[in-house]
Amino acid sequence: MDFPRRSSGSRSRASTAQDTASTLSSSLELSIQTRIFKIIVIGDSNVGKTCLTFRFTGGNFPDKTEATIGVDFREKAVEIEGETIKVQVWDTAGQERFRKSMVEHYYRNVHAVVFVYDVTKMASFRNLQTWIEECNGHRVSASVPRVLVGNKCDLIDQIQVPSNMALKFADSHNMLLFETSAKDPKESQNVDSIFMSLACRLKTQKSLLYRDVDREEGRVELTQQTEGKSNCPC
Ligand SMILES: Nc1nc2c(ncn2[C@@H]2O[C@H](COP(=O)(O)OP(=O)(O)OP(=O)(O)O)[C@@H](O)[C@H]2O)c(=O)[nH]1
Repeated sequence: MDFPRRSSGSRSRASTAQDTASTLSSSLELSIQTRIFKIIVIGDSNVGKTCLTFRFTGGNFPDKTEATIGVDFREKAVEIEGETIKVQVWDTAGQERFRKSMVEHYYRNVHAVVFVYDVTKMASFRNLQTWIEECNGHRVSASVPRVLVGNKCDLIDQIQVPSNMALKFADSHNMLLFETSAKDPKESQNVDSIFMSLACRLKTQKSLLYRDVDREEGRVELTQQTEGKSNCPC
């Protein structure tokens, strides 16, 4: 008489274990699907940070922009080697008065940094050193990839920053240089390459899994993957 009950109990335990395994497996899949790379875009006011992030995430150039206050987030899901990754772009304020209270948040858990200058404004190029120092001052690890972007290349007859000078600076800081234009639709692919090159690098090198619990504060590190051979298209 007891046997069927034990048997029934045992089936129930097995099924609970199966349910748990399947829940764990689907939440792990969910975590992998929602892996997020946080990329911050830094530089002087008016260099085109907002326009570059619009071009990458929305594929267009905004008719009108206003000075960013604090931070604006834009996200784009990209597929790399069969994995869907959310590239979360933090468009930061260039004006000191609009960034003061936010700076700590910009750099927290950052995965990659994009430094932007305006090729028609030498001052924005000279100020890069200050932006790099700010970044270093916020304990951003040297292993966090950084790239340099010279924007507004469509204004050909107003260029003040020669390519060789920018290249030398990029090399000395171990950064790739992209010279581009958020405005020129023909440059759209080049703008995409800025963020895609970082996403590819992060996917193969950083290899941390995050759960999309709380975008800003509550990132939960789940596990670490081993580095594999990349066949990343970038
Ligand atoms: N010609 C040209 N103008 C651009 C380009 N990118 C941005 N602009 C213009 O430059 C101005 C500033 O662009 P934003 O993207 O708002 O600059 P920002 O760096 O985000 O400025 P803050 O929010 O103050 O830090 C706007 O008038 C844009 O239309 C570009 O590639 N070419």
